[in-house]
Amino acid sequence: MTRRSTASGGISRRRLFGLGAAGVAAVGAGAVAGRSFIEEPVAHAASSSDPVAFYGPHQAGITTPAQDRLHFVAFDVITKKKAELVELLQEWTAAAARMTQGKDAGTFGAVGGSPEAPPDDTGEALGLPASGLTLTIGFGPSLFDERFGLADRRPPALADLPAFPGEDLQPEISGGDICVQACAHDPQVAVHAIRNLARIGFGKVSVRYSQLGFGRTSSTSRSQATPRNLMGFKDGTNNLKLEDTAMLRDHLWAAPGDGPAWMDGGTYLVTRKIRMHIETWDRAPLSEQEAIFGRDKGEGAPLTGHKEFDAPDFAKKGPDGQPVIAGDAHVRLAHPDAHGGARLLRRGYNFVDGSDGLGRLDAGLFFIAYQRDPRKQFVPIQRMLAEKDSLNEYIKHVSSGLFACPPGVVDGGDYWGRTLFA
Ligand SMILES: C=CC1=C(C)c2cc3[nH]c(cc4nc(cc5[nH]c(cc1n2)c(C)c5CCC(=O)O)C(CCC(=O)O)=C4C)c(C)c3C=C
Ligand SMILES: [Fe+2]
Repeated sequence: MTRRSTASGGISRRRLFGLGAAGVAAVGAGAVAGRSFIEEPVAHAASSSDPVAFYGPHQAGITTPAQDRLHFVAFDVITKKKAELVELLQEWTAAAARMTQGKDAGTFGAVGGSPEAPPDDTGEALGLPASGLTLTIGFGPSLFDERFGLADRRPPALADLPAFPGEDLQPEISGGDICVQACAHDPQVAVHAIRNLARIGFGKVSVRYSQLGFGRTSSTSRSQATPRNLMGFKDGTNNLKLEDTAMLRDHLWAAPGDGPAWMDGGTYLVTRKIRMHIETWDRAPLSEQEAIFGRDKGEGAPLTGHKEFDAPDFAKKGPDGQPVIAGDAHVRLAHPDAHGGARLLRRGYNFVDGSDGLGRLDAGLFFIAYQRDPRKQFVPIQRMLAEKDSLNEYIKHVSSGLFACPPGVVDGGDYWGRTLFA
């Protein structure tokens, strides 16, 4: 299933909904455009080259089993005209619907248009399959300033994050009016998607910062093995997962009554670029590394258990009378038991951005977490981690982002952010 330009620009039903041919036959032609069909999309690719459904009640790229690669971008909106911003969101949505199904960004494509005009696709993904590409949009607090008359539509849950002890945030790689998270199994496909959105947005938005990531550091489905972060530990063991339907309802999706209705079915995204002092970490003894996380490095089991998914026993004491999982261990401090049951859906990626000129790799974790209300989830968890976590000796938070991710695009007449702007 490779991308090519089509004269009509039409997307086949099979591709549009991420269904195999058998799936289309099973639901029947009459159901294709119906809302009941849209509410139950087959949202997840069967193989790493397949497309993921773009349309649905929630945006893809959140509970979608985490793909291997990330290209995250934050844009500043530079147009002052609301109508131009809405038009851009409509153009972006059409391009996103196409690219996520393995098509060129525009209807003429990289090589199908007039030789006298710039192509409506940049071309570097020609011949590549959809590769599980998902594109997920979010709106930052700054979009709700005086420019577009949106101040009274800002959700209370999109309250600015407080300052946390020890962070060293760089403004030029923090914030942003709009973010787009592109995840795919092929980095060229993820980069192609972001590049084309930036191209389409020329004169209306400008790239504030972007971040590449690899080796997803979280599993977001029980069908996935837990990957490892650059400290060598399994990351994502006790994560909210696609299969946890009731917990996703309670901890992930904004519900009617939570805030403004335009966010119903949406969620809130917190990003943190966290630099790791990996050279120092690599000189720490294994026992110290394991004590810091409260899990063993090989299996990923809690220090009180044997297998990865054993529940940690925070009350258990060792022969020395001390807790086996230390009071300042990462998993103790981040565990829902320490926060009245609060959970996050973590979806981070490793990064290595070259070296820092001081003989060290510029490496770490681009932390990504989705949640129903950051004031009740990310903020209290991070406050406790920032104050007490023994991991702090080896990490530094250098960037921060907060975004309201609207509900999904339901069909071809809908667009990213319609519920906010309509
Ligand atoms: C504020 C939220 C969190 C930040 C920031 C964070 C940074 C961070 N985490 C790791 C590595 C691991 N984290 C693990 C578990 C874990 N982490 C958070 C939250 C934040 N982490 C939560 C909510 C949890 C789950 C705790 C639990 O319920 O047990 C683990 C253990 C394996 C797992 O369950 O995922 C690791 C390993 C790094 C390296 C890091 C910053 C660089
Ligand atoms: Fe963590």
